[in-house]
Amino acid sequence: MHASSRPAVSGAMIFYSDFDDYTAWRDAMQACLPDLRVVHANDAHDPADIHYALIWKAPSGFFNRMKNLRLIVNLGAGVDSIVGREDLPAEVPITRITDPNMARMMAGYVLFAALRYARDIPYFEAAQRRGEWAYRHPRSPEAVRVAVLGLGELGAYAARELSRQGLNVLGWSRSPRNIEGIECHAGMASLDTVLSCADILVVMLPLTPQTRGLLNRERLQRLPRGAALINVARGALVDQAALTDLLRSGHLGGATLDVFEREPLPPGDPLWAMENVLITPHLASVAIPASAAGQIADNVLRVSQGLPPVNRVDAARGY
Ligand SMILES: O=CC(=O)O
Repeated sequence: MHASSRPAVSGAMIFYSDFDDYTAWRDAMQACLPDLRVVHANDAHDPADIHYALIWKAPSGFFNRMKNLRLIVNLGAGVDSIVGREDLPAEVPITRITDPNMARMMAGYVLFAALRYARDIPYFEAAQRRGEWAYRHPRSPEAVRVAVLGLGELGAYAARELSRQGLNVLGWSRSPRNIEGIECHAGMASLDTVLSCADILVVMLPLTPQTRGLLNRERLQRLPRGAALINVARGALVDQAALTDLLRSGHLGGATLDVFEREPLPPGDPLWAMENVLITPHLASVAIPASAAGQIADNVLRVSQGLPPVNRVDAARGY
């Protein structure tokens, strides 16, 4: 089914996000479904009229009185902030965005961060601050081992892009994956081995009860001395205090962090002042209205015709 067939859509869509642009999403949705009414959660509306929710981190109790809700769309790739909620209406399907453009945006960030380490750019940045012409012979890309933890849509895309650069890429995931050009490992038994050979570790796992705190002190210590860590997934996957200690002691050479245990990262957190840490405010990849609205519109049409939506989240599995 495609949105352009435009059967009538019942009810309205409610929008909530502190980070995404409401008018851009409303316009993108209405470009696909001109008869869809879209309301911002802060604007006057009748909860019984809401059939679809397009949300990112909506406050608790958000769904109260939405008796006719049929679809919840998580405005992002990671669903950890929604699947564990206790105020979710039973039976209402939750979907997430799986958008190649979002995967490409994420891969761009990961490539930038990994190549920055592979090409020793932090070393040259520091030398420049000292006004020093500090020649260091470049390593060949295949001499640099990059381990990508998490080979879902975003992780697999990033792993392929890293491999296209000639880097020596290993992948690790919970269940076995097969990706051309990538040495794929699966299951807890192989995690330590993967960690122990990673010059650069890229964290792209979903946050679930199984993965929370996965990169604890002991596992971080398995990384070779001087390794760099890139976390574009969720802060709670990594023991941040241990990470900070290991960056301070020099066991870890550097970190590029887009996500943190607490966001925003509190002022005064030691990570802010560390020369070997690059911090960005959780934006490695964001949902893009023009490219994701079509799949959301298709799901709106599907559920309004009694069909199951695609890209449904498995709440029990957590992603
Ligand atoms: O963190 C962002 C997302 O999950 O989309």
